[in-house]
Amino acid sequence: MCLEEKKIREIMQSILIFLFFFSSRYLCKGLSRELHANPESLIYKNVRFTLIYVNNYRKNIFFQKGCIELKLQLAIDLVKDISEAIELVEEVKEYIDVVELGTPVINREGLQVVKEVKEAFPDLQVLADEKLIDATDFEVGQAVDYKADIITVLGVSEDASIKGAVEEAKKHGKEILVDMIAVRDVETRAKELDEMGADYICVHTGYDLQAQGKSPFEDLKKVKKVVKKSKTAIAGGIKLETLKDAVEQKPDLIIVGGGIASADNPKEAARKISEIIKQG
Ligand SMILES: O=C(CO)[C@H](O)[C@H](O)COP(=O)(O)O
Repeated sequence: MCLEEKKIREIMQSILIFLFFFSSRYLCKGLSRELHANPESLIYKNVRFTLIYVNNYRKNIFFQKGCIELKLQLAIDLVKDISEAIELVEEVKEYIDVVELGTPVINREGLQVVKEVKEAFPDLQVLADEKLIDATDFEVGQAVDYKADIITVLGVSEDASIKGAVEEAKKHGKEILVDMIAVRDVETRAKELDEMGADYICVHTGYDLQAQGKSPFEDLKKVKKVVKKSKTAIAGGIKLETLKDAVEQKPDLIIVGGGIASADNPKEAARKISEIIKQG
């Protein structure tokens, strides 16, 4: 096949694939809740197909197939010390994928709590919810020294801080979750964070806005519409009763704090939540 023919073939393939992605966006609305798509990425029955860019050109191979595993993260915020945190994880460990050491716990106990929980549960991923905003490369390095697998940085941070955190985490094979708490224009910022290489973009309604009756579900829709590479996460008052609203949108990570930790029976709450999440 001559060079011109090859080029024409590539262009035709690109057009076809673009049309497929473009139309799937509309199809998914009408046909099935199981199909979620945007022009670059399509999710069908927990399998993600991603349009691959090489040097900004769509190439011959258009799809990369990868299974999406919806993960459950337990946020530990209100325990009184490290041993209480470890007891709680022990109770629910079979139902969770990630343990979050929440900001209040880290503020009181320091990064030592991250290290002790990781040592006690080496098979779980451990997230340090430090909500970093400055000197992020240094801070991420420190958290990695204390065995954190994922570190949180605020979405309202300067771009330089986001990039510094992402770069430092990558050096160590760790991940950055960007917390969108207090971000006003979620859609625009999510697009930027996606381009800057954030591993997770997490929509989050904090305690102060939860108290005003707000929830993070609408923000997740906005973020899912624009992200191409980053994984998505959701946090903020998610409980058994509201879990469905999160699961339906197929984020990569669902974060539950009080919905498990403050339940009458945390183990049973974690079991039921995990069951619904695994069913997708
Ligand atoms: O980061 C947090 C608060 O800033 C919490 O960890 C997060 O909101 C999850 O907890 P909950 O499910 O109880 O809202």
